[in-house]
Amino acid sequence: MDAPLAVRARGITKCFGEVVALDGIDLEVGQGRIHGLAGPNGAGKTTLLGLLLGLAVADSGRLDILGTPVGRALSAPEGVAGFVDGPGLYPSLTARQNLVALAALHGRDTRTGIDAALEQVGLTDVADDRARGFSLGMRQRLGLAAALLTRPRLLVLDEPSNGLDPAGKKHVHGVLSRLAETGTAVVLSSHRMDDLEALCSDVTILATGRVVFSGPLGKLAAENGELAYRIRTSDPLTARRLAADAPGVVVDGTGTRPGDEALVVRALVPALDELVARLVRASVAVRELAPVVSPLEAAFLTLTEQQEADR
Ligand SMILES: Nc1ncnc2c1ncn2[C@@H]1O[C@H](COP(=O)(O)OP(=O)(O)OP(=O)(O)O)[C@@H](O)[C@H]1O
Repeated sequence: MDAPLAVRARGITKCFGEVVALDGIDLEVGQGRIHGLAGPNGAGKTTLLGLLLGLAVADSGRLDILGTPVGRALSAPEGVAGFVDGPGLYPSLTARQNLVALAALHGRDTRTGIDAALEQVGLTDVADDRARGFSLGMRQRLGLAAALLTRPRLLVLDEPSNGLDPAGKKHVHGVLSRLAETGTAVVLSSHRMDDLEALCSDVTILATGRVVFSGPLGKLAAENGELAYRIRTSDPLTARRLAADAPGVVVDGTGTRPGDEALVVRALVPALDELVARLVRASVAVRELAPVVSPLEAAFLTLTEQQEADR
């Protein structure tokens, strides 16, 4: 039998008084997947993550977590860990004491796993420092360590990269990727499209409580239509001439940085493929080819512009 989905949501709605925070959400997250939630402020990301963590219940719809229907009681479904709005920590306790206390809350043997969890998130050196003095990034890492202690099969994180420096981010991305490799599903929200693209296999974009896209990142690129691409070649003049003649390609200009001779073109993927073939046939080496704005960012911007226009 197939393993159950980590998350299966159908027609989930959630209102706060007059405000419709979630308006018929469908979501599927497979085990071992890292699934990103993106969307403008107020789109419903935190509300949805809260439902997965059992911090609130949906008004209607069906939510199955790790194959089990979620009931009406406010409690974290078995096998789920994480946090929204920052991890709940005891400021006067050290990092280690926080984990001991949190493990005790979960009825776990407090002696095992704590050092490993601290090590995993890179907090071993400050294990005996009080959480009060921790930066936002360190608190995020400690919250992640607390979640890891419970050995979750679904990890739910709201903006886990907030406050992390580039090294911290890389470290946390590594932890999440390794967890996913062992079968744990991760659902996280972020306003950073580059983070989502670096980390996630799938993404759901929400806008005003509705799903506007859900699926693999590659599918988003395919659905995105024409994007602007930056092409750096061994022969900028010839590349520009070939691009101007290529069907379905619009030359947008050149790079914006001083001395940058990269060509910027707007095209659908097949037209871009044909341009690359023409460049290669003309012995022009393609040294760099990347979207000026990533597919996720482009989809996100289109969506927010649409939302502004609808207001
Ligand atoms: N406890 C609450 N009481 C009243 N309204 C709420 C509550 N929680 C969320 N909302 C409203 O529900 C909508 C969705 O909010 P939510 O926090 O889920 O969005 P979000 O996508 O996480 O936003 P952000 O990116 O700003 O964190 C918003 O209009 C918000 O004002």
